[in-house]
Formats: sequence, C-alpha cells, structure tokens
Amino acid sequence: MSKIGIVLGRFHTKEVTEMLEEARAVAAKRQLDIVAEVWVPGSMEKPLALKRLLCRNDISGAVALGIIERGETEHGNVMGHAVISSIIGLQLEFMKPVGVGILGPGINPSQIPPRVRPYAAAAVEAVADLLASA
Ligand SMILES: Nc1c(NC[C@H](O)[C@H](O)[C@H](O)CO)[nH]c(=O)[nH]c1=O
Ligand SMILES: CC(=O)[C@@H](O)COP(=O)(O)O
Repeated sequence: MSKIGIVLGRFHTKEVTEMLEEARAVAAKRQLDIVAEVWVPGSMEKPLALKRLLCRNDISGAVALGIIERGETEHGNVMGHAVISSIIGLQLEFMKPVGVGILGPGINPSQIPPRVRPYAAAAVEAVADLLASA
C-alpha cells in the first residue's frame, strides 16, 4: 500500500476539514495509506510542507488541499500562480505525484461549496493514478 502525506491550509479550516474527509475516503478506496496530515497557515506555506513530506523515503506522493479566495487585490492570483508552480516543480524534482486540491485563486464564497469534495477527490485520485502507472 503506497503511503502519502496531505498538506492542508488553515486559512479556511471549516471547508478544508470537509476536503480532508473526502480525501481520506478516496484514499481508502484507492488503497493509499495517509501517514501524515500537516496543517499550515495558508497556501504560501504548502510548498515547504510538501517538500518536507516528499523528502521522506516512506512517502510516495502527496496531496495539497486548500482555498485561495477572491480578495480586493491581485494578492490571491499572484499567490496561486507561485504556489501551484512551486508544487509542480516539486513533483518534477522528486519524481513523486502531488495532487493539487486547491480551489481558486479568485474563488467567490458561493463557488466554494460545490467544489470542496470534487476537488479533494480529484487530487487523491490523481496521485493514485500516477502511482499506479509508475
Ligand atoms: N488569503 C489566503 C491566504 N493567505 C495566507 C497566506 O497563504 C500565508 O499564510 C500568509 O501570507 C503568511 O505567510 N492563504 C490561503 O491559503 N488562502 C487565501 O485565500
Ligand atoms: C487570497 C488572499 O490572500 C486574499 O484574502 C487577500 O485579500 P486582499 O486581496 O483583499 O488583500
């Protein structure tokens, strides 16, 4: 059974907790063993937390869950581009899959609920698929 870690953003704890519930269910279905669940303040901290997990020899992949909301400035868009680019870079650096379950950037409150579980599920499914095809 492949072992994975999950990094979660505390900036939207309520919604991300629901995402975690979905991720756990899909991991069980796809026979992935979640050996680490790491909460970080927000998306900016996810790349470092992910790299710490990917450095572990026992971890084959990881998932990042969170939300980058729409603000009044371009901060969220800049963050989204930087964070997702960094996460993709980590996949290629470690040759380990990282499922990106980060809503947004620029998501409005009404757009969040219908995406919470599907994005979490898709992130775990992606890691499972990449591990299965390795
Ligand atoms: N506004 C959002 C943030 N902001 C916090 C940053 O991610 C970071 O924790 C802070 O800049 C300290 O380094 N984070 C999200 O994940 N989502 C947001 O909408
Ligand atoms: C995505 C964010 O960081 C957001 O909360 C920031 O809001 P603002 O652009 O109004 O500073």
